[in-house]
Amino acid sequence: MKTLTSITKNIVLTTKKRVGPAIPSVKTKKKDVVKNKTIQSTNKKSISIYKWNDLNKSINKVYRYPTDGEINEANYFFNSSKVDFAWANSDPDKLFSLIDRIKHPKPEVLFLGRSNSGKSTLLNNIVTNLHSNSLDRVAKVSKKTGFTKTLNCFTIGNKLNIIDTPGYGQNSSVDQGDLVMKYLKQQKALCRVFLLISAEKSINKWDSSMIDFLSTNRIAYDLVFTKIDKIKHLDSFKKELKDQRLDELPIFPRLILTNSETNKKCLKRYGVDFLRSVILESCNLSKKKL
Ligand SMILES: Nc1nc2c(ncn2[C@@H]2O[C@H](COP(=O)(O)OP(=O)(O)OP(=O)(O)O)[C@@H](O)[C@H]2O)c(=O)[nH]1
Ligand SMILES: [Mg+2]
Repeated sequence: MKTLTSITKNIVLTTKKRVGPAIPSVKTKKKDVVKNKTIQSTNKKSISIYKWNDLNKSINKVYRYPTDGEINEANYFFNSSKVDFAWANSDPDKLFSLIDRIKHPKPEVLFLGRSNSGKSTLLNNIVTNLHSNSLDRVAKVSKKTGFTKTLNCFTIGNKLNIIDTPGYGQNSSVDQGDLVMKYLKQQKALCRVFLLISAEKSINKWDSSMIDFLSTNRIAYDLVFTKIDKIKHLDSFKKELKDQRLDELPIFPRLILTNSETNKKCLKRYGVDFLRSVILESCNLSKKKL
């Protein structure tokens, strides 16, 4: 596997048809605790949640873990908040004139990542009540790589925005890439970017150049590993993480491990409460302000 430092830094971020931080493991209210002791997965051998929790703790040592109260607060907010579709846009001129007209913009976080890394699915998992039997499908999801074509903004509880973006890499376009880059540079209300990496695929040159872009432009970001249900061997995953030498990055991001509920085969969400809590913290929405 290539290390981040070994990958050239001046990769153009927008090409046609390219080929290709901290908190769970804390106790939550009994009703919010995932019932199964393993992450139900596409693998025959599931890795226990306790092992994932241990890994989460050990890779996020530089960050303070949220307290039970913070986790409960985040779960309460996302479980009870209404989700409103705010806008979808693929035209930078129209988008920025729309944004400029908003007098009091809401704090925002944005999901970024390669096509098919699970951005839209994770957004749905974040906004779906933990006690719900079915997933809210506010963002459209597909097996087809490069499915989301526009920037899509969702307002949660009238307090904060989550932006879903078109993926970069396979089946992406120059225009989509330009739009996302412009947005990242210009949106002042943007509080944090979550860069999604499919855990089974690990970081590639495009992710790496994106990390570079975020660092260079001083945009706060964390890395979110998705699809951990696809990991068969925890030790090899740990080794791969270590080999990436993420600790050599100028600012060490949180590494958030997640698993989304997608269908009947993959029923359990993991890391959602952690991510929810980081989203609230990033948007500076403390208890008093909610
Ligand atoms: N097993 C598993 N599959 C997942 C998970 N998250 C997403 N998927 C699947 O991955 C595929 C892509 O998911 P999307 O959410 O559409 O990915 P995306 O990043 O929004 O993709 P683009 O819109 O193309 O950029 C879908 O088939 C999802 O069901 C996960 O945690 N585990
Ligand atoms: Mg999508």
